Amino acid sequence: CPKPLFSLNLMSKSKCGNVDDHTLTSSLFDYHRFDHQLLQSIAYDSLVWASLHGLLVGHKSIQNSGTVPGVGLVHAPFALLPNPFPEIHWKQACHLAPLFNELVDRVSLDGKFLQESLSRTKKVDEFTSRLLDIHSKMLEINKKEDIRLGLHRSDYMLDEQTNSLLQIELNTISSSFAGLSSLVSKLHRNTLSHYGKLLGLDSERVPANNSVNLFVEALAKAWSEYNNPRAVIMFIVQAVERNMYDQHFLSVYLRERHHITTIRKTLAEVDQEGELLPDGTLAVGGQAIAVIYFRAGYTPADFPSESFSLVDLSFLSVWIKSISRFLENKDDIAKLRECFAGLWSLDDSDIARKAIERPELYVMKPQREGGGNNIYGDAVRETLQKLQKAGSQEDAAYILMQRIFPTTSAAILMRDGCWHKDHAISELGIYGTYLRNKDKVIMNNQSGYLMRTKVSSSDEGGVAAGFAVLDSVYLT
Ligand SMILES: Nc1ncnc2c1ncn2[C@@H]1O[C@H](COP(=O)(O)OP(=O)(O)O)[C@@H](O)[C@H]1O
Ligand SMILES: N[C@H](CCC(=O)N[C@@H](CS)C(=O)NCCC(=O)O)C(=O)O
Ligand SMILES: [Mg+2]
Repeated sequence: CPKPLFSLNLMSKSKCGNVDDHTLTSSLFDYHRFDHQLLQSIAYDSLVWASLHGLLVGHKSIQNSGTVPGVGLVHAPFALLPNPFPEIHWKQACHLAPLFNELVDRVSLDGKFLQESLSRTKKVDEFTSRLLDIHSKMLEINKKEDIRLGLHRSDYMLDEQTNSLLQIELNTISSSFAGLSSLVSKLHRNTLSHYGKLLGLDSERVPANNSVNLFVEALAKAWSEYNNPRAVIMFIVQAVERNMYDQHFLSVYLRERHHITTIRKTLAEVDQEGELLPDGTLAVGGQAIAVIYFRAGYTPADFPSESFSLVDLSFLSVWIKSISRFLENKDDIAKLRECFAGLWSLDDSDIARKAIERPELYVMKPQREGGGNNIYGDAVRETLQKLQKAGSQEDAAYILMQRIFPTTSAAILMRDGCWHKDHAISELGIYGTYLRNKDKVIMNNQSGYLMRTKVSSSDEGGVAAGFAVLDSVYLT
């Protein structure tokens, strides 16, 4: 850190420099203007709060920090103060959650639509192809899951030029940070309850974030629908998981509040220990499985072999980016369409030409999740020209998306105990929980939020990927 952090008991406003009301209001969210000592004090108190409340991850430089709980802990990267976000767009994003939940369920039920929509991609993307093969095997044996649980997160950026809320992607598998994001909102409300007067900010403008509790309730409800008290909830996880505490909040609350046992297995372990019983149910290591909660399985590295028809993959395929329109209710479609950014497949030669001319206005996306997969700027032009020269079907492995340019804000980012003033842009994720048993929709809710903030110069995003920090929202 530039200077060692220390705790400072600020009583009088004068130490922080008087700012007249007009300046304060107009630059309320220019967090860089605050007095250095005040920021030091807030940073110190925030680090203490994060440590005491479990806003933690395993540190990448410490061995075992992703396998042994309690080893190599460091606070999760977070923004010191909440990101200003217009209330009108906040409400719009929250309202869209149940609509997207419904959309995902309908698309995932239409096997023919999924197979047809991805038939070109299937030819050139090995991972998508294998998922679709497993999916078509399930269709052949007519394997249906009566009880279907969706734990989604729809991510948005607010495009500055058009002032419109545009969807970045819809995550239908491994939507992470429901655990930690609740804590960041609590941290910011706590910070503003102590320092709000000095900062001119009101803690009540940070929406309470119930994501961890609502994910726990959805998982517990799905377990009870399965109606076998001896059955467990299986978390499918990666062998090394530095974000394990985000997952442990869910499993510990399931045990403490609902007396539900959870087990953690990698797909390789399921491959070894899994057994599909004659009645179509699954046992792993001899334990009956009621609910499978994927916190892995979104990337090829997670699949050690082919034998994964054990689990319902139809939801998996829905997270593939090029599928995003599928409802009959006109009003709902209009609301969904309103948040769609430009999205094109590459066989549209006109858009390929435009993107070669102005690559900075586009993002090129493969059918992958987990961060670090997108193509930006000149690399978009180079990749498109290479694909055109090859003249193969390769282009079906990608989609082109309109690049969104959010307003930058003067943020303060906390990482490894240090704070940095940066100009940043943010991405709002809204969680959705959806539970259905046969034709009965038991739950379809907006379930909290995740705000992520990254330096505006960074193309990629992602907290686990190391680009973004966890943030919350200050409604303006
Ligand atoms: N259309 C876009 N405009 C601007 N930034 C984008 C766009 N699409 C993605 N990004 C940036 O790239 C990051 C990763 O893209 P995303 O589609 O969310 O892939 P992933 O599934 O790997 O998270 C996002 O968090 C965001 O920071
Ligand atoms: N380590 C795995 C990470 C799982 C993961 O990457 N999930 C994607 C959606 S697929 C996601 O939600 N990305 C946003 C969080 C970020 O910014 O890092 C876990 O935590 O279970
Ligand atoms: Mg993403």
